This record gives sequence, structure tokens and C-alpha cells, in this order.
Amino acid sequence: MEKEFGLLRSALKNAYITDEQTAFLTKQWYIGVLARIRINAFRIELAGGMYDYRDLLSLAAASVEAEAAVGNAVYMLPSFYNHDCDPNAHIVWIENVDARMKALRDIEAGEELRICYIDASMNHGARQTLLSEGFGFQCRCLRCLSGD
Ligand SMILES: C[S@@+](CC[C@H](N)C(=O)[O-])C[C@H]1O[C@@H](n2cnc3c(N)ncnc32)[C@H](O)[C@@H]1O
Repeated sequence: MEKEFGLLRSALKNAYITDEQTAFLTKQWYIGVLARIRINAFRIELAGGMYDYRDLLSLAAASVEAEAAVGNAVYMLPSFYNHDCDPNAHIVWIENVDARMKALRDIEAGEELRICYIDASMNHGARQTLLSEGFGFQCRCLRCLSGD
């Protein structure tokens, strides 16, 4: 983090950006930006074209088969999706970095679209720990409240 912060500062200095213009660039600001990226970013995994994505099993198989994440990205609208351990929607990337949202079941008009930030197959305790430590909240979705 220290190294990246130093690189950012010197890159701006080398671009002749004045100290006055970079007064915002404190370590605290940088840490805040990293935290917001961490919480809002999606890990992009390109799924091959050989599956049809109508069911969850096909999605999972495609995800496992995808060689590796091609990167991380923050998307404006998807940043607003809240988490649920039993989500009604899922985000996929078929060919490129254009994200697509897939419904995982019928969704009522007015129902909030919720995605799962983590591996939903983990048990209750492991999910709570990961969400608390990685995303800073205690999950109170219906599944967690039921103790599952
Ligand atoms: C990607 S943002 C989602 C949008 C955010 N709720 C907002 O209003 O901008 C992730 C943050 O939303 C909150 N959040 C998401 N799902 C939640 C849930 N099931 N229970 C409580 N807080 C949640 C947490 O603060 C989490 O760090």
C-alpha cells in the first residue's frame, strides 16, 4: 500500500500537477478509496460460450471452468446491489466486461434485487464471518435469520 501510494504521488508530481491540486491526496484518502473499491468491486470471470445460463448448475459449471478472473471492476449501478445469502439475482460475464444480470427465480414487482457477495454454499458461521470481516456488516437476510 505504501509503495502504491508513493507511486501515485510521484506520477502526479511528474505530470506537473501542483501540490495545491493534490492536497486531497492523503494516506487516509487513499485508504478510503481502496476500501470503497474492495467493497464495491466485482471479480470478473469470463464464462465460456458452451453453456446455456438458464439454471444455476450451468452457471456454476461455467464459473469453475473459467480459467481465472480477468480482473476487477466497479460498476455504477451494480454497486447498489445489496447482499443476500439466498439471492434472487446473479451477475455474469459472457464474453467481455459487460455485466449481465440474471434472475435466479421469479421476482415480484417492487422486490429488491439482491445478489450474493460470497460463496453461498458456506455454512452460517463462515458466511457471517466473511461478510463481517470482508464487507463490514452483519447479514440479516431471511436465510441467516432462519439460522441456516
Ligand atoms: C456494494 S454496497 C451495496 C449498496 C449499499 N447498500 C449502498 O446503499 O450504497 C455493499 C454495502 O452495503 C451494505 N449491505 C449490503 N448487503 C447488506 C445486507 N444484507 N445487510 C446489511 N448491509 C448490507 C454493507 O454496508 C455493504 O458493505
